[in-house]
Amino acid sequence: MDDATGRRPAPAPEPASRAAPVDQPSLAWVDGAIVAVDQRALPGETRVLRLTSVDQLIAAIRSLAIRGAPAIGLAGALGVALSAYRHYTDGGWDQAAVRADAARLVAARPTAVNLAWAVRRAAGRVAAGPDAVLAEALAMVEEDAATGAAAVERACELVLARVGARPTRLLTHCNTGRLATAAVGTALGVILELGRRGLVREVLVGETRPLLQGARLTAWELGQAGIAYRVCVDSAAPAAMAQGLVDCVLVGADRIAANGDVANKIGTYGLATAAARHAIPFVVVAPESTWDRATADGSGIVIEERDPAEVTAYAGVVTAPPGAAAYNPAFDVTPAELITAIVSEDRVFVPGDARPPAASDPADRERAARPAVAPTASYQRDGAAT
Ligand SMILES: CSC[C@H]1O[C@H](OP(=O)(O)O)[C@H](O)[C@@H]1O
Repeated sequence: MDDATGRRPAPAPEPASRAAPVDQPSLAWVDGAIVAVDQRALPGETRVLRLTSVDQLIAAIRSLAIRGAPAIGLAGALGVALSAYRHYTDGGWDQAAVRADAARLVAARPTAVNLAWAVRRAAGRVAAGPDAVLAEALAMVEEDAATGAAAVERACELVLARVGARPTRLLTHCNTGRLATAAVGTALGVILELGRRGLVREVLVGETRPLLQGARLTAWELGQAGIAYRVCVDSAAPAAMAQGLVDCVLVGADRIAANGDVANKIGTYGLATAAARHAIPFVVVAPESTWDRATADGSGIVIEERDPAEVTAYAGVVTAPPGAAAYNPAFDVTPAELITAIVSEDRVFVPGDARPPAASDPADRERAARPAVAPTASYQRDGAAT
């Protein structure tokens, strides 16, 4: 995608990278740079990237080196701070350049509303200078950790109420743990907490084609926690439900429309359909910042289309015939009526029980003022959604 001036940006210089301890935070601000776990390298290698430019950060978000709706939001906010310090010199302060960088960060991945919300919140402090922008971004990192813990607690209560306080068989999709957030995770955070209480009999982990966030990342986090799990191909999940192997499905979200329709990793809609068929609770866990009340329902959510090569090859091995075309949406939309409950740090939203929660904070009011976005995004070969 060309930048704000219409020029195609020069490729970002490769960021520095180094090995890191297993419990390395997914994201941090260290000595004027963003230090992030490179999620593409897991589980084989725990490697961190040191990102010093907005271009490097955009490349990391688009390649899913940094991924997970809350995590990319926090990365975007820290990216505004990177830009602010870059454009703050003794000679003056180019706020317009920072705002242009913020717009490029928002466009890096279109579906997760957390990215747009967090970048806009950080950019709202630009006039106060780089230190204020960084302080706002770091405040969001702290808030994510606190809200994550509150949502996990609330969701544990709901799951135990639904399935009983006994060791439970859970199914989850993609990765929604500490790697995808600042600290606690969302759906996987719930699973890890239930595991700490001895209430997980087994977790079925959908591998999550094509980038295998489940098989690579969720399995890695569950293994570290000593929780029993099995990886399964995505298409085996409905059969597992039919076999009685699943008591509850727990997933995250990238954007929740005002009526409770949920955009999440591709494959989520099929899981919800199968769960409804087998009367299995289907629970979404996501922070309030994932709600987008400016978008009335799922038809207004932009679905990121990614490179077909992610489907026709893996890890450099071509699996489809040369030139094969592929359909590669990164997300799908699950209608609210298929969802048992959506749990955040503030509330449990049960579709059909009540009107969507009213916009309660400035971010919601700001979003409510924006027109809904186009319902789809088309894919360009350079990895940019248009
Ligand atoms: C708490 S992560 C939320 C959400 O983000 C993931 O998408 P991606 O791996 O493409 O960044 C996935 O949809 C998770 O459920």
